[in-house]
Amino acid sequence: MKYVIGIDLGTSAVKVLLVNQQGVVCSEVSKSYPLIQEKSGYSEQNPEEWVEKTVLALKELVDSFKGPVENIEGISFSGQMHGLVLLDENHVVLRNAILWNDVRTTKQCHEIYQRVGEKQLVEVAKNPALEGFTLPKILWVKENEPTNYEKAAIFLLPKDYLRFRLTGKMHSEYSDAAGTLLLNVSKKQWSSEICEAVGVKFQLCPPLVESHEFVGNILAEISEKTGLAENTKVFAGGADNACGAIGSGILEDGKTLCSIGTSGVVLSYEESKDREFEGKVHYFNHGKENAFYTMGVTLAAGYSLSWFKDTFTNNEDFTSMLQGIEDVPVGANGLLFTPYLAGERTPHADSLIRGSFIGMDASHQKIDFVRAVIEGITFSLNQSIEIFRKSGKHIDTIVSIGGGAKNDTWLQIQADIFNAKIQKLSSEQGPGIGAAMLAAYGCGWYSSLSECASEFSQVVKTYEPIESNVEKYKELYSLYKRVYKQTAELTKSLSAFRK
Ligand SMILES: Nc1ncnc2c1ncn2[C@@H]1O[C@H](COP(=O)(O)OP(=O)(O)O)[C@@H](O)[C@H]1O
Ligand SMILES: O=C(CO)[C@@H](O)[C@H](O)COP(=O)(O)O
Repeated sequence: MKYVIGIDLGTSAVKVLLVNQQGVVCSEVSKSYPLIQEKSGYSEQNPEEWVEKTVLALKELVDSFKGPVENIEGISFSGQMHGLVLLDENHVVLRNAILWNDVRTTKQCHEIYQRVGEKQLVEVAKNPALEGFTLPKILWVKENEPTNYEKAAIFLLPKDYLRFRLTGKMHSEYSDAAGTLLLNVSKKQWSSEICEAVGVKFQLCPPLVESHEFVGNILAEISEKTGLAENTKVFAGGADNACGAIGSGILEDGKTLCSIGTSGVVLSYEESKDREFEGKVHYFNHGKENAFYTMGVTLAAGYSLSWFKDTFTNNEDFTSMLQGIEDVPVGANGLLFTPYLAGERTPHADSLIRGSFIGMDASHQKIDFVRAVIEGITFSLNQSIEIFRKSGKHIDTIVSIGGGAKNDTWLQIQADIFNAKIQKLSSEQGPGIGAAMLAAYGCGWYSSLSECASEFSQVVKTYEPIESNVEKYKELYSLYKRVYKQTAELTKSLSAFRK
């Protein structure tokens, strides 16, 4: 039996999956790392930690593997998107990576609009200038850390840096490059026009390949540290949301995905590169060749729940903290939560908005707050679904993945708030499975990603919307939507008091 490894470089942890030729996850290892948050709105990680934790995870996986290690034929990657890793001419990292959920770059976003023009930007890069994307981060470094910018010879995205450290080869691929704002999304080329307009050195952009493309073998040093065979083939991989889509079989029109990791996304497959969403949702290249996807993003989805856990419980784990949420009625006994802990992207591109609990009552207990957080995250994701439905998409079934898909009650809440059937897969690790599928397809095990998906991606349970809950949630959702407007000015005024 042959195997492949999918490495998902997430925001909370790296997750490494060993998958066999029948698509069965034979083992998985996860190693977490922290966010570095020096100031409100800042979010960084040390790239060295990604490499160390991945090597440790691979070693653990290989140590427990019973069989000839040469049978592990290929590896591929899925990674948190948009993060900026700047390297000097000797390929040494110049500063911590600035991550997708870092919103310090509002000024740079305005500059991009001024210099490129909003219409031109959306025409070429297909997306608006959002704080989380890579280009505003490069401009922030240029303005605030000119020495680092001067020394910079190339930039890489998080999983591309990890792959470089495992292979010694430097590439980007289209699905992640699309999240930089520097890619001409339909032409699949770095945009020299955008680089010129904003004054970014074009040579900073790495060579581009397809997600399933073979890029090299692992380095001897990595083979020694992990126990993997030196001839293990490495394939480029994709952005975590593109890989989540591949791993969930979102490979044709009409398919929709909800992924609740640190962020939360609602994603829809697009065959065409010419649909008009006026920048309301993200429009990126898929990990499937010449396909696209659109998506709405809640910045602090799973992060809101982990923030609540870390702040208000005594080292509880998610399973025990969520115990009993099924007994709290719809609406958390009159408590509403908005998940704007780090600003928001969809539908309110606003880096200054912050979250709130509305309706706190002396009778509320911790479990009401937990349910309110989960409902608030799901209402926020429903705003992306609403945009898609208004654009004419028919959404009656949604595949749900990510850490949030581990909890049955939350999956039922998704069915009730989205008013759609929710499908749970055999593994909630969609991005890691997608990465493994890119390796399997790259190794030539299947003639297409769709053929591979029919083997690797199995629906194990479907949650049907419960009519009486759907009605109650419709009412609560319209209240939820009013909270943004009513708190935007207030929370903005508080920004002067933040760290
Ligand atoms: N047992 C659980 N039940 C519900 N949600 C969970 C559970 N375990 C983790 N989560 C949620 O999943 C999130 C992590 O999801 P994951 O997909 O691993 O994220 P990432 O890819 O960003 O590292 C956590 O922040 C938490 O909100
Ligand atoms: O910024 C985005 C998408 O545009 C995020 O979805 C990141 O890609 C991080 O993903 P997770 O770690 O939450 O999976």
